[in-house]
Amino acid sequence: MSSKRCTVIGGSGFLGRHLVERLVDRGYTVNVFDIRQAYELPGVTFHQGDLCDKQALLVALKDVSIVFHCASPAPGSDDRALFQRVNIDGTQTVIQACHEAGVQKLILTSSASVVFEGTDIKNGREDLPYAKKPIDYYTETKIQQEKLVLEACSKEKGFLTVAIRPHGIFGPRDPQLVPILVDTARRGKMKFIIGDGSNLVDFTYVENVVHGHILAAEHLKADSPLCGQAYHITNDEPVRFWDFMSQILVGLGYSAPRYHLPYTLVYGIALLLWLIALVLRPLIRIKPTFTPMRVALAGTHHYYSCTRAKKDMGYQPPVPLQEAIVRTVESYPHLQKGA
Ligand SMILES: NC(=O)C1=CN([C@@H]2O[C@H](COP(=O)(O)OP(=O)(O)OC[C@H]3O[C@@H](n4cnc5c(N)ncnc54)[C@H](OP(=O)(O)O)[C@@H]3O)[C@@H](O)[C@H]2O)C=CC1
Ligand SMILES: CC(C)=CCC[C@@H](C)[C@H]1CC[C@H]2C3=C(CC[C@]12C)[C@@]1(C)CCC(=O)C[C@@H]1CC3
Repeated sequence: MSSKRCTVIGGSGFLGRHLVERLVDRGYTVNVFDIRQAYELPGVTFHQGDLCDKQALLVALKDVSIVFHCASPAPGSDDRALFQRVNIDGTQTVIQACHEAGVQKLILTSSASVVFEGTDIKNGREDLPYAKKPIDYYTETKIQQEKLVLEACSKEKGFLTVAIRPHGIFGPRDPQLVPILVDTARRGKMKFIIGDGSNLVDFTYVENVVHGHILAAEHLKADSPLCGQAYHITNDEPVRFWDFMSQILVGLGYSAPRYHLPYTLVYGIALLLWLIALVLRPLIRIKPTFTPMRVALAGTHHYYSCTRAKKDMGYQPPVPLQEAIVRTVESYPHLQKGA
């Protein structure tokens, strides 16, 4: 079996598609397994299906040595059952299918948020404990998912696993960060800075995240330190959350936020709105812009050390932050003010 045959589960998504494109450039033969087919690419075979369906997965894993698992429901969803079914039960199914198909390596896209509880993290390393009170269902199930994948690593069985923990992925075609930001600005709600605006955060350019995944796949061997480990992959250039947001906004022709609001006040309001939405859910579905999770992300420090990835797999982010911001802004001409 060729070591360059792989399947990308979630390969139609934002990160997955960038990963597929890079793998093809590097001479890999790529299968995509996804619930939807979003594009066509020469040399890539698409398999449409739900990752909870083992029989469908087995077809996409035939004769493959590496599996990248980067499928997940969108973090903004509040559907607990969906997160449980896809991130936990589905990941168990992925592991079983890998065993049955004779796959040798599984690279999971986890998230640095598995250790985030809504309070400051400065230069956090991978040995921080998992969040005891995960901030939402997404994080809760990403923790369980990561544990399942790392515990499945077995040199004896010839099945090696590793988890990549990116943070704040952004770049061309991202359906979350820039579109949410622009939508908020267009509704006139991007006027306020939560807290004093000095909180540092990692935002990671999508190509750097892809680079981390491919390095992990290529360095994952029975005698390497990567087996069963998690790795932070970031741009390694923490930036003030509000400076980053302002640069994107100004680049697209919108005004940067100027007025400060106290963090505890905004967090309290977000919590109240979340509770009201929960109580009213049987009658009406409300999706507030200011969720407690978003306020915590916008108002605390959360940046992570990638020393372990540098040491074990020679990781260095290929695209620096400023260059990444320019490329991202240029990729959204349709979101420019007045477009
Ligand atoms: N974006 C970010 O900032 C970060 C992302 N991550 C992780 O990176 C990974 C990729 O994220 P991202 O690219 O942003 O997400 P996307 O939503 O863009 O991509 C995920 C893909 O998986 C598909 N999918 C969802 N459920 C299933 C299923 N049951 N079976 C098969 N395919 C399915 C989605 O389809 P559909 O769109 O139809 O649901 C989508 O095509 C995720 O695991 C996420 O947790 C980690 C840290 C930060
Ligand atoms: C670093 C990291 C994990 C980023 C993830 C991306 C999203 C969570 C952000 C993308 C746009 C952001 C945003 C807000 C919070 C965080 C995001 C959703 C606000 C809701 C924060 C409060 C505001 O004043 C409006 C912001 C709109 C954009």
